[in-house]
Amino acid sequence: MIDILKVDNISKVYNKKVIAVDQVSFQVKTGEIYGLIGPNGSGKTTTINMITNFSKADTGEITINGLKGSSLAARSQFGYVPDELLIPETLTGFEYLSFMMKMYEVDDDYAMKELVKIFRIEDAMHSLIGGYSHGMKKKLQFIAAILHQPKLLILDEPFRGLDPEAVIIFKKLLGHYRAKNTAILIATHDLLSAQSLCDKVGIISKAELVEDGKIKDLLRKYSMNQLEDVFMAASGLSERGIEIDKVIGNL
Ligand SMILES: Nc1ncnc2c1ncn2[C@@H]1O[C@H](COP(=O)(O)OP(=O)(O)OP(=O)(O)O)[C@@H](O)[C@H]1O
Repeated sequence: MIDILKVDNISKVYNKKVIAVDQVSFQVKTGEIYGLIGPNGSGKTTTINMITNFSKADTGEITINGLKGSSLAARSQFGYVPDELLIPETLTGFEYLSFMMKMYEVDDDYAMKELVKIFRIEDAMHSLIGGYSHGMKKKLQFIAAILHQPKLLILDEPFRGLDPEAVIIFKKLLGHYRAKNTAILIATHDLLSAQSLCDKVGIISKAELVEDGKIKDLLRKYSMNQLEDVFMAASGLSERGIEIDKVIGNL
């Protein structure tokens, strides 16, 4: 297994005062699903934005499949499904996917046609994206992200807004692409899914990566059975959890 994504000591400060990401380093290898988990505002999306080059890191280096993260060549190495779905609402789903195929120079439309059917959005393919639900847009963006068979797949909150069948299909597809040696990075608050799906997790708390490792090793380290409990302990939230239980008990 080789490192497809290498994140080395990246930092980001907003407006010279908000430290959003502080010297974060981790790697995602071929055939590995890496979950980036952390409380609201801990720095997950900022980290992903630096990897996808939407935002420039103040310090550190990012390498994607051996290429400098900020290079144009690195862009074709990954597929990205953001949480905030920024897709052109004035195109139809078919026009959007056809455009993405042209952009990535993909000639074979088999995957596009079959995934549209699997996700049950074929009836909407000739309607404007502006009329799609959040889940339909996410399905469309997922298809667009994997059309060119990227080495690295990056998903920010992939399961949010999806119906249960779509979540099951997403997970199957992620397992399929992992088996085909794709490196997969997921940022999620869904810790049950992260525990069942990911090989490794990074726990980010207050801009710092406080844990990074295989889930089974982290469960052993904290003597816990659930990733949720490791997350609470590593993020320094366990005591607060006890306080919250007390408050709820008194309601
Ligand atoms: N464009 C911005 N300008 C100023 N501050 C920002 C900006 N984007 C994010 N931040 C701040 O950076 C910190 C990290 O935010 P980020 O969105 O990366 O967190 P997150 O872990 O993705 O949160 P969530 O789980 O709520 O999506 C927060 O304090 C946030 O307020």
